Amino acid sequence: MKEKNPWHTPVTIIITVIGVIAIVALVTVAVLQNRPLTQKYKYGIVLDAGSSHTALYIYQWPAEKDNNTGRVEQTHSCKVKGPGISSYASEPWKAGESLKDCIEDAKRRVPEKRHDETPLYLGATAGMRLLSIEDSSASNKVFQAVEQSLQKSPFSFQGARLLSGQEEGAFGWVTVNYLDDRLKQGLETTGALDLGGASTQISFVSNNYDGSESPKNSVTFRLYGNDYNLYTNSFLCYGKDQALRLTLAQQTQSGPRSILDPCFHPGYNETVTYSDLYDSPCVSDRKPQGAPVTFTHLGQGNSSQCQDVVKSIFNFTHCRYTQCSFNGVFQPLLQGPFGAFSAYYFVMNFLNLTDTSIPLEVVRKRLSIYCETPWDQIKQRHPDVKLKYLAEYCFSGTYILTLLTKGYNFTSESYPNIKFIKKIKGSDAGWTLGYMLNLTNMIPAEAPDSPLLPHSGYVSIVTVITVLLFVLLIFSLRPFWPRCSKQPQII
Ligand SMILES: O=P(O)(O)OP(=O)(O)OP(=O)(O)OC[C@H]1O[C@@H](n2cnc3c(O)ncnc32)[C@H](O)[C@@H]1O
Repeated sequence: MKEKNPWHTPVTIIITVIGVIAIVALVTVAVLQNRPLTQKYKYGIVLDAGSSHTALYIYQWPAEKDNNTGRVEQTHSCKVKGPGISSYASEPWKAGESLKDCIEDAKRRVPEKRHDETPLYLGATAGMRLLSIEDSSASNKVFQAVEQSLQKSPFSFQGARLLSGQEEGAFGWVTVNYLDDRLKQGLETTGALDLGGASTQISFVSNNYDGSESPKNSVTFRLYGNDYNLYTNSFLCYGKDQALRLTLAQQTQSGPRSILDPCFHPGYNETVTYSDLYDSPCVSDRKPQGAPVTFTHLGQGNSSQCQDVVKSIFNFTHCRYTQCSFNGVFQPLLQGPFGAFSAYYFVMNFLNLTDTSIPLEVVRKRLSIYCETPWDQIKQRHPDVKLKYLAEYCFSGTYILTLLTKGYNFTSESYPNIKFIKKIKGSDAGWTLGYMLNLTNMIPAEAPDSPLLPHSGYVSIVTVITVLLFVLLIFSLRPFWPRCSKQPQII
C-alpha cells in the first residue's frame, strides 16, 4: 500500500510545469535580447609623417558603438624605415615607396573584409612645415608621391595633409585626455607637452585664459557636453633636432674651424659640414659668410656652460602680453598636471630622470655628472644605443630642462606636476589618435545617454522579479492547493 503525495495532483503539476517554463522562457529572452553581441571591430589607420621619421598607427573600436561610446585603442604601430618624408624633397617618389612596408604590415593586421571600410589618414608635421617654407613646390611633390602610394592601398585613403602647429598641439591634448578618460567624466584635464624633432607643442586649459588675449593660441572644444577653452602653442624650430642646430649656429657665427661644445661629452670629436648644419630654414639666414667647408665639433662636457648656450636660443626680451613663455609668445599661468611625451620621454627615460618627484636641483646635478662623463666611457656603457642619440643626450636633457623651466616657467614646485609618458593604456601619446577621433566624429559634443543599468544588472533584476512573481502566483493559488487528510490515503 502506497501513501499518495498530495503534490502529485494534476493541478499542482500543471502549475509547476507552466511556472518553470515561464521562468526559463523569461530569463532566456532577457539574456538573449540583451546579450552583448560577439565583439566585432572597426579599424582606423593614421600615418604620422614627422620630421625625423614616419610611423603608422592602427586603432580599433567595437563596431556597434562607433558613433559615441566605444573605446578606441591602438592595436599596432609600425616604424617606417628611413628618414621623415621631408628628407625626400629631391626624390619625392622615394617618400611614397618608403611607406610600402608598413602598409603591407597593416594589410596583415586589419582583417581583410574590413580593408575597404578602414579610413587611412596621413598627417605631416614640422618637417614638412619647414620644407613648405623652404620650397613649397618640393613639398607639394612629396605630398603627391605619398598620396599616389597610399591610394594604391586597399584601405579607404582619406588624404595626406599638413597639420598646423595648433592642430598638432590640440590633438595631442585630446589624445592624452581621451586615453585618461578625463573627457567623458568631465574631470580636470591634463596638459600636453610634445617634443618632436623640428617643433614642440604645449597645450593646457587654464582658468585665467578665455581666448581673448592672443586668440591665435585658443582652441575651443565641446566634448561629451563640456566646453574646453584650450591654450596651445607650437614652436617651430624648437624640436630637439632643430634646437641643436640653433645652438650650433650660435657657436659657429664667426665661421670657426672647430668649436668646443659644452653640451657634448669630453673626447667627442666629429667633423660637421657647414652646408649641412645650415640647411634648414631655422638657421639658413645665419650661415656665416666665408666659413670653411667643415668644422670640428669637439665636446667639452660643461653643464653650466651648456645651460648658458641653450638659454641663448630663447628670446626673453620682448612680451606684448600680460605674460609670455619665450620669443614674445603669450602663455597663461600653468595649471594642472602635464603629460610630456615623444622626445621628452625618450631622453628623460634614457637619462633615468622620468621620476619628477626627484627635486629639480638633484635632476640638474645628475645631468651635469652625465655630461661631464668622457665620450669613450659613455660609448662603452651603452654599446647598443644609436650613436647619434647617445652623443646628443647631454644636450637634449639640458634643452628639455631649460625649455620647461626657463621657456615655459615650470618651477621646483610645479615640476612634479609633469609626468614623462610614452603610452597611456597601451596607446602611444601623440597627436594621431586625437586626429582620428576628430575626423571620424568619435567624440560626441554632447554626453551620450547611457542605459540605467549594465546588462548583467538588468538580467539579474528580471530574474529576481520573475521568481518573486512565480512564488506570488503559487501563493495566490492557495485555495486550490491539495489538502492533506489526517488519514493517509490508501491506494
Ligand atoms: O613632430 P616633429 O617635429 O615633426 O618630429 P617627429 O615626429 O619626427 O618626432 P618624434 O616624436 O618621432 O621624435 C622626436 C625626436 O626624438 C628623437 N628620438 C626618437 N627616438 C629616440 C630615442 O630612443 N632616443 C633619443 N631620441 C630619440 C627623434 O630623432 C626626434 O628628434
